[in-house]
Amino acid sequence: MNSEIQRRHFIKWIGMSGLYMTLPIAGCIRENEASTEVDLTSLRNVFDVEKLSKKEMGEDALLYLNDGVEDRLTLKANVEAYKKIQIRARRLIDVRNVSTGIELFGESWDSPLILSPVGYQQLFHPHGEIATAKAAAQKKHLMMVSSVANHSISTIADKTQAKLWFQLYPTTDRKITKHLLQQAENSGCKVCVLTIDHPVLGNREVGIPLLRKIMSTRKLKMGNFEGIFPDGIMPEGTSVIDPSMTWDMVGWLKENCGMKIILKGIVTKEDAALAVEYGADGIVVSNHGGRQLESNLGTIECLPEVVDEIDGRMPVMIDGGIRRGTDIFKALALGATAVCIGRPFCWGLGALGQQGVELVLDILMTELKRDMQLAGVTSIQQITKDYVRS
Ligand SMILES: Cc1cc2nc3c(=O)[nH]c(=O)nc-3n(C[C@H](O)[C@H](O)[C@H](O)COP(=O)(O)O)c2cc1C
Ligand SMILES: CC(C)CC(=O)C(=O)O
Repeated sequence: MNSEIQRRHFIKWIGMSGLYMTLPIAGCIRENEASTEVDLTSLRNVFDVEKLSKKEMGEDALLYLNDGVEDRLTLKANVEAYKKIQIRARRLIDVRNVSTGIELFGESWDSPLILSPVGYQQLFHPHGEIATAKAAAQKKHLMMVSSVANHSISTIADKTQAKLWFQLYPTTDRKITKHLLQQAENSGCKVCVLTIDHPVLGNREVGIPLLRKIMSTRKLKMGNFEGIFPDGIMPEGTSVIDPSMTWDMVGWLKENCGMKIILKGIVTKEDAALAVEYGADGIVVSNHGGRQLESNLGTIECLPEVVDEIDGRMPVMIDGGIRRGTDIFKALALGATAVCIGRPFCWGLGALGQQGVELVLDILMTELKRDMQLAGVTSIQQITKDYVRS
């Protein structure tokens, strides 16, 4: 696709996406999600889907999606760290029947793969979070809905069958925070994922100026805030980023909502211990996909110390850099209860809408299942640290 067509796609997508919130969705570039020109069998892995997303998405949206901070050291570490771990396979095991099911907070899930919270998904496709949630429901994966989603969690819950957890950026005004929590609970959400790696915005030299440009010229609506501010746009002086937040927030959340509280962004055993002390119910080992602090370890390198500290007292999830079934396998082997992906499902969304998200989920689950068979395990519970060497 040449750059002129790309530019037109971008403008059309932005125009139809609700960033201009009064414009109808009808007439968006892809009425039925799938591009007839794409042979789906040519998309063999998430990198093929990423390549397609580069053709289909506008340049600005791509930069926002794929951006990291400064010299991209954390971003690269997340991906590279998986390559330093090898799998130890066992032989002569009947692997005709493989189960990928797990349990989380007493509920059974068909898959250990979860969709991480990603904001502003209408930048990537006009149907945004609705397309993602439909795909998650269709393929039976849990989806975490961002505070800064373009569609509110209540709209997503109304329009789809997806199982949703709510990711909270608490905002600087606790009245607004309470409204967000109520909205999530009223939508049937049982878990609140508090993001704690975001006291200030990371130094995203490319993506954030672009986002600001888009926000200032097009009014980027945040669906969850529509119930508070008529057009979903926060007034000057209120921010989703609260640099004053401390560990007391866990107790405050417990007093102000009935949801379980998961902390997303823990990368050390010290903070894992504090998570227990302050009463959190779960952890996501995360560095925000390399979009916050530079020079972090890859998240998979942080996982063992967190898992050791937690010692089975709560679920420990992980995200950052997961691109293959073998990455999922390695994270599970090192003690993750479940794993989450961000950019890969957005590449699917940008490339092919709902169908693209489904494709990415299918690719990763097919890889995981085959990797389990090749390694000689038939259930997620059997994948222990004996199956990896780093
Ligand atoms: C475009 C984009 C937007 C994101 N928005 C949010 C967000 O609103 N809230 C949040 O907690 N994390 C957000 N994240 C971080 C993801 O939840 C996740 O931690 C990260 O993408 C995982 O790394 P991966 O992209 O390598 O899979 C965002 C990530 C991306 C790429
Ligand atoms: C800028 C934030 C509000 C959204 C986010 O978390 C991200 O872009 O990584």
